[in-house]
Amino acid sequence: DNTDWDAIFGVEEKVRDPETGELPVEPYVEDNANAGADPFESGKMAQQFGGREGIRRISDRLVELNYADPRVADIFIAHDRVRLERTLFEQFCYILGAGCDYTGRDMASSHASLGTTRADLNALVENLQQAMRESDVPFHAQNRFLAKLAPMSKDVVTR
Ligand code: HEM
Repeated sequence: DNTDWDAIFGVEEKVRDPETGELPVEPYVEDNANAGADPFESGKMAQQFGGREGIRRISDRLVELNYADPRVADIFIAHDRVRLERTLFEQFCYILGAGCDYTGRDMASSHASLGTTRADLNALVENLQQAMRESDVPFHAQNRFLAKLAPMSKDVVTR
C-alpha cells in the first residue's frame, strides 16, 4: 500500500550535500572562537606538525583510530564522518597556527548530546598521541598541543 510510514512516524530523511558529501546541521554562527583555544602565534608548532599536510594526516588518522577503537567507536559511528574529518582538520590547523579558519560548532554544543565520559576522553587522547607519534611530531610539541586541548575537557565530557 501507499502508506507513508516515514511521515506518520516523523522520520526525517537527511540528504548529503552533493558538493561536500556532508549531512546538514542546525544553523549556527561560524567563528574561530568556536575552536575553543587561541592559536599558537609563531608558526613553529605548525612546522613541527608538518604543516597543513602533516596536520591533515594526523587529524584524518585520529578519526580513523576513533572509528576503529572499540572503546569509543559506537559514539563516532552514529555521526557524520565526512564533516568531522573537515572540522577536526580545520580546528587543529587553526590552533596550530597553520593559517586555517575553524568553521565548525563550539565544543560544548557539538558534544552536548554524546554522553561522553572521562574514560572516552582518555581513549581519544591516546589515539591522538598515537597519530602524532606516527607522524614523528616532537614529544614536547605533542605536549604543548595537548595542553591547549586539555581545558576543553569540561565542555566535551558530559557525564
Ligand atoms: C578535547 C577533546 C576533543 C576535541 C578537541 C574535539 C573536537 C571536535 C570537533 C572539532 C568536532 C566537530 C564539531 C562540528 O561538527 O561542528 C567534534 C565533534 C564530535 N566529537 Fe569531538 N572532540 C573532543 C572530544 C571528543 C570525545 C572524547 C568524543 C567521544 C569519544 C568525541 C566525539 C565526537 C563526535 C561523535 C562528534 C560528532 C558530533 C556530531 O556530528 O553531531 N569528541 N569534536
